[in-house]
Amino acid sequence: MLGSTHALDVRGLHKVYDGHGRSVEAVRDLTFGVAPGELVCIVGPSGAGKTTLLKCIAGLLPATSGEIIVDGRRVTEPPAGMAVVFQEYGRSLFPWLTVRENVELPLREKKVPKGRRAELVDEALHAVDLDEARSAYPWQLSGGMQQRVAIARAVAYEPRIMLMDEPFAAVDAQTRAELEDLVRELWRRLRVTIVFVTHDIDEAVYLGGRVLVLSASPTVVMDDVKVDLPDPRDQLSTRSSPEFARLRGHIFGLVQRAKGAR
Ligand SMILES: Nc1ncnc2c1ncn2[C@@H]1O[C@H](COP(=O)(O)OP(=O)(O)OP(=O)(O)O)[C@@H](O)[C@H]1O
Repeated sequence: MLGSTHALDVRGLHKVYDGHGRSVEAVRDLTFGVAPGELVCIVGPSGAGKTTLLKCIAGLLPATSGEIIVDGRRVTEPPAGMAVVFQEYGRSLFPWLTVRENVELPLREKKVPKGRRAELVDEALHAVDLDEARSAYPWQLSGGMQQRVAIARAVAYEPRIMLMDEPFAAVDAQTRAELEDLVRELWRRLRVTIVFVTHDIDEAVYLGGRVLVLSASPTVVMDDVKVDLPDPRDQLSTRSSPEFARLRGHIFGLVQRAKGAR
């Protein structure tokens, strides 16, 4: 175990993609920590390396240099207590498995006993309001419902840390607002640490307790913005508060500067 009070530590992360005679420095030098139970959003211009960062944290991609520590252990493979939700719910769910089977699959791999598996699946589907859809196949559901299945699958796994990579980019605005509130509610209830990547500055401010703003590639942390908006948050009153407007203005300015510097 490496000494840290953080659930996640990214230390001097540097990532260069090499291949086909081409070398791309995606991440120059990222250092930040996330405390247990924090909900941290990450924004930055397109191509800033947000997905690269999440893949390194998830142990799916090796760092060129620097290190990532999750729960006191250096990441060299996918960490045990981690779940990931990607944007492409269509591709992350298995079409030949029912909703219930999709949610259950990682629990089988985790060797959770059958009775407990059924409990966890039921609880997770209930939490995302999909009790009725348990026997359906993913392709029979709307995009928003499929993304709720992906969230249920992550939640059922009882992760200590959840990574979310633009999970709502492909759903309509109304569904997106509902899913944002669902994530806040699950986060408050389960006390899970969440790292949430989004293009959407308003979404980052609405969801996060902190927003990390990344520069354009090669990437560094431009700013680490504390979001002191009261809890519980509400789509109408929170988003129309002066503090919300101030934060989004500040972060918008930073992202514009990052784009300009590219
Ligand atoms: N497999 C790869 N091989 C080579 N270069 C890559 C690879 N994956 C990403 N890159 C490059 O690394 C940089 C960062 O990409 P990444 O997808 O991490 O950014 P992002 O911030 O998630 O982008 P977006 O916001 O558009 O989704 C980009 O310049 C991209 O072209």
